Amino acid sequence: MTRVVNMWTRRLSLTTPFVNRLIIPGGIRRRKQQLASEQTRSCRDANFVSNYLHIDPMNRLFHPHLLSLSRPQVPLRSVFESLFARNGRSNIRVTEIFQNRVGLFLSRNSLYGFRTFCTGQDLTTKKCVPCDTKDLRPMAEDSAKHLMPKVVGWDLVNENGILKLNRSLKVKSFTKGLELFKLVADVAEAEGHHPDLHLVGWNNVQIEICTHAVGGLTENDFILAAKINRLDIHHLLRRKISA
Ligand SMILES: C[C@H](O)[C@H](O)[C@H]1CNC2=NC(N)=NC(=O)C2=N1
Repeated sequence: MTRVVNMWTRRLSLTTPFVNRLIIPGGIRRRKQQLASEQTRSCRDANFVSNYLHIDPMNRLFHPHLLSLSRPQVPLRSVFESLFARNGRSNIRVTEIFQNRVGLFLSRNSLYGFRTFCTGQDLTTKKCVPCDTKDLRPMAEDSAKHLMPKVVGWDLVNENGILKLNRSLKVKSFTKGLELFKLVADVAEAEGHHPDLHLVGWNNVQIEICTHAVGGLTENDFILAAKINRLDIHHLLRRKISA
């Protein structure tokens, strides 16, 4: 197993902020047909594998001694072996994880660390993580832009260097605005992640989301926005006046 892991880690290369090529021997084609059903698991594994991996951005290759779990500090080899062991699969499994449309990006705001997001997975099926997680980092703007299609109706804004998600809604009345706040508050409390809510000029609701703990956007913010989008609030909104 160690031989397999060594061979595999030697071949991994990060040629651009996105892992764009993984050379893996063996019959990945054979596994392709199972990929969709494992998509969620792959994403969860991917989040596990790379949410806590640190890589020296100067060194473009994954080297076991450079990659370590932030908590507890264990080398890459143990990560892949635990993945293999848990999944009881060959080294192909980890390839699928990375090939399963998982975007890897180095956050510009952090010297080390990077986040994954499973672009193939519906954000409403995910759960926000506690914002006091030690190595939570704000994502880079291009990564935020990559996720915007998954939160229709929201705008990406940059307020004094802090990226935020913003949504504006016109409600029927001041009290309908407060009803909307309550519905949003229930989602936020369930996620442990909270938006900034504004009700101005009696019927203009503005919802702003960012991760205050890191001063920027994390996947939590997109999960919260996607779950707010799922709320049935049509009865609270003012009808658009057709031009
Ligand atoms: C521990 C818990 O995750 C923190 O207190 C949460 C609460 N809700 C939050 N919401 C937002 N938007 N940002 C935060 O940093 C944050 N921190």
